[in-house]
Amino acid sequence: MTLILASKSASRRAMLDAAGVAYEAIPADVDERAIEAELGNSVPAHVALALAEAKAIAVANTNPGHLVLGSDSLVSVGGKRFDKPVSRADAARHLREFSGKPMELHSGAALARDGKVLWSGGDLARLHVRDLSDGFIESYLDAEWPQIAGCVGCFRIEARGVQLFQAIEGDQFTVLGMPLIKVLGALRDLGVMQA
Ligand SMILES: Nc1nc2c(ncn2[C@H]2C[C@H](O)[C@@H](COP(=O)(O)OP(=O)(O)OP(=O)(O)O)O2)c(=O)[nH]1
Repeated sequence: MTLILASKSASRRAMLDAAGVAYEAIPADVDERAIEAELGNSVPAHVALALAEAKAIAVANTNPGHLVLGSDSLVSVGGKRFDKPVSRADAARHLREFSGKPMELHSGAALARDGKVLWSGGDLARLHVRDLSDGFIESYLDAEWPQIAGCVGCFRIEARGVQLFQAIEGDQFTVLGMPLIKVLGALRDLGVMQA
């Protein structure tokens, strides 16, 4: 049976396409804010994993017998979590808060079938945001809004997002939105992909 990707994310689809993974994409209908509220002050890595598992379980519940992959990414700067920007002004506010600080990008993934999580895993990337002038922020948003509206951290690393950083530590796929290398390992372990 074909793997299902429980996601509307173009970045996640692009990663699986490039890696040669066959899948069908079915967005997960989960209330991420409600799940985050239930988790309270859980550490960001745990929240990303929990959201990835919730997405995988939600789609597995309506697709019996299918293996379902869910994923989630969130950003933490100065101990504060940031979701995707809801407007250009929101993105500008985020970028001003990120300026000059280290950004932690937590990305989690989970595989589920028939209501059971069979695997989950996560990864952390650290992106060091350089000092961002107000003038740079506005010109960056002139070029990148609304394309970054669906991107946690207000950036597309493969586009002008790279201009935000003076250094990046971590796996490129984690930065793009999913710990792909760990996901591929799990798919091989589960016999979905050739070992
Ligand atoms: N193109 C691009 N997208 C990125 C980058 N970094 C993060 N993202 C995207 C991947 C995800 O679509 C999004 C993270 O938000 P979420 O984890 O909430 O996923 P989203 O709601 O987009 O989709 P999903 O919940 O999987 O249906 O940010 C990047 O550097 N480039």
